[in-house]
Amino acid sequence: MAGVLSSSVLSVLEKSQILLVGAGGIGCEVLKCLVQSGFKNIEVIDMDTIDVSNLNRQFLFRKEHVGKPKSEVAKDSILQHYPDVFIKAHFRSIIDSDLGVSWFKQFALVINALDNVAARVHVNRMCLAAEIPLLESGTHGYEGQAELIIKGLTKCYECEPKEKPRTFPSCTIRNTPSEPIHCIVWSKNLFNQLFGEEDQLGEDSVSPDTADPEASGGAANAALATNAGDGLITRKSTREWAKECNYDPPKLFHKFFHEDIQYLLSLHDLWNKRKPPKPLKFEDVSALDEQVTSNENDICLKDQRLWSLRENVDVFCESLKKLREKFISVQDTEKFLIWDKDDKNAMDFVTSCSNIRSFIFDIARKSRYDIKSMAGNIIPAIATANAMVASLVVFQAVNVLSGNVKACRTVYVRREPNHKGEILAPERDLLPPKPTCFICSSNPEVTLSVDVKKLTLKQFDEDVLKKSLNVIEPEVTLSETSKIILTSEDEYEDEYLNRPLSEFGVKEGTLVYVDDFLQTCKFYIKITERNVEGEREASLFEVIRHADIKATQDKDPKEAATNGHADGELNEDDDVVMVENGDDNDLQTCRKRKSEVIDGVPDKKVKIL
Ligand SMILES: Nc1ncnc2c1ncn2[C@@H]1O[C@H](COP(=O)(O)OP(=O)(O)OP(=O)(O)O)[C@@H](O)[C@H]1O
Ligand SMILES: [Zn+2]
Repeated sequence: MAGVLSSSVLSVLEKSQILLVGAGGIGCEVLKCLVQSGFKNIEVIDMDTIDVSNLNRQFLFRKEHVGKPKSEVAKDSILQHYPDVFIKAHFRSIIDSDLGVSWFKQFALVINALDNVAARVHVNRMCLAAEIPLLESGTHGYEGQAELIIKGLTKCYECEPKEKPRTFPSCTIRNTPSEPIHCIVWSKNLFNQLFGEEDQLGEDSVSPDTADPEASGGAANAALATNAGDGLITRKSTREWAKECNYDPPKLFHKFFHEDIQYLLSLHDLWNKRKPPKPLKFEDVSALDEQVTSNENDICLKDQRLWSLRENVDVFCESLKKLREKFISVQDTEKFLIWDKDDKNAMDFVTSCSNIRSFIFDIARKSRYDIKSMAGNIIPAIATANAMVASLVVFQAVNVLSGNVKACRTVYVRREPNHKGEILAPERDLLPPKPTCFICSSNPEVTLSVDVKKLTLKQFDEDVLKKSLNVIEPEVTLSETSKIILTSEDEYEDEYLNRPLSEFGVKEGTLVYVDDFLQTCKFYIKITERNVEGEREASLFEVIRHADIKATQDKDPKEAATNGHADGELNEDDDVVMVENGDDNDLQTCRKRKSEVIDGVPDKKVKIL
């Protein structure tokens, strides 16, 4: 960089201590660019080891490194080429509680090259508390972005609401699928129902939903009564029943693709405005089989072409047998199987079940390749997008440390040029903090709409504070009485934790003060009461961040067009990024029903914007 950067800037870069969080796709690129730009004092932290699937783009890693810590191998690879650089590697999580604000304060700048919201949120709060500039980066397929976060000067990572993962009403999945993804979600549920961790899904997550509000007027119960005698609707657990019939493929086929569909047909109201499904008999498959004729299919790999009905049924039988064997073999150890898109049999099972269900509901069938990416929620990681974002980040790092913060901008990497012909589209200015942000504003507050008679202190701690608000070590005080009802330092009896909030005096209008010691983040939660009588547990509470409300009101539609940023929002989890709308009809009629998240335990692999 000598000759490009002045010697005074170079000397600043040399002395500045940088923290790089994440040594994956973007992190490897950032580390290389930092060193090549003249940075000489870097700490890199990553909690993961190298996987074979990282090798195609995480170029600091080779086959022989598989299984070794990313941070350490990244350091060693760089040192081979640049021995005079000082790099310290940490093989651990950035969320570890001994890495407090004072630890962060030793750095001149932090760079995030992460792949999940929880870690990003944490580093955001730590950098705000330590008053250190943070460069946040992310890619999502061919797109990406790099942005600078400085307390009081720019938006923080949490100023904008995160996009929620795409969910589907349970009755759409169980009763009235209309898109391939509905059948894919159903098939993954079926896998879990048969082989997964018990109680992960409520029983019947794949069976017809008798409480579907659309099948009104007691039609469902009437149908249930009519069919019960035939044994069509079993009240036994699906797993128990499948075990009893030794996972016999024709028997399972008959239940899921004939009996259950016949039952659905008997819910006449469901089919007033929809095409009814056609129950399928195992023995009829060969007669119904169709040749897949398109030329395109002839030349494709088996993964990429559409399978005929017969092929799907054969794969169903074969994968079911293999999964049964594997399931039996793990009974003494793990006891259940975990769905994994990279497991051949699990993926074959989901592909075939999904296509058979699609055939029954007259929905377009998909190739195994397409189903894999939809079921795994995969957006491929693109090495060039990572490289572009990494170089933008390091460019901004140089600007920040050389005192040229005003030259920094959030820059979006676009797949197509925008109307100005830009692939790299910068914002016009640094984006100022949002006054409504519950993290970086001067009046940090969120609203919690909650059934205080039902939500227990334990649920408040785990679901509201830790899962929804990403707090790590909270102390909770009721403002009115200054009574501390929870601290992370104390151990509590279950009897105490299982009491509903109302028993602690929480009611409409209560202001709850939350102080997180690790993140040194403090905010108020304003309680508004909701009564969830008759509703499911999932809706015991709703967190309303002021930013959520404002963002939907304020959103400048031109912003996305100018920047080409997919939607200007961030995903709840990198791994779940489908954002299309569901079937409006179903959403309305099923509004009160439980929703199915695409995948309860998100698969890996998707980057964030
Ligand atoms: N809390 C955390 N502390 C430290 N490192 C983290 C933390 N969370 C995520 N990371 C690291 O951030 C990196 C993100 O890199 P990347 O997005 O390329 O993911 P990956 O797991 O390497 O690749 P892929 O998900 O595409 O298989 C990963 O190496 C991951 O281990
Ligand atoms: Zn903010």
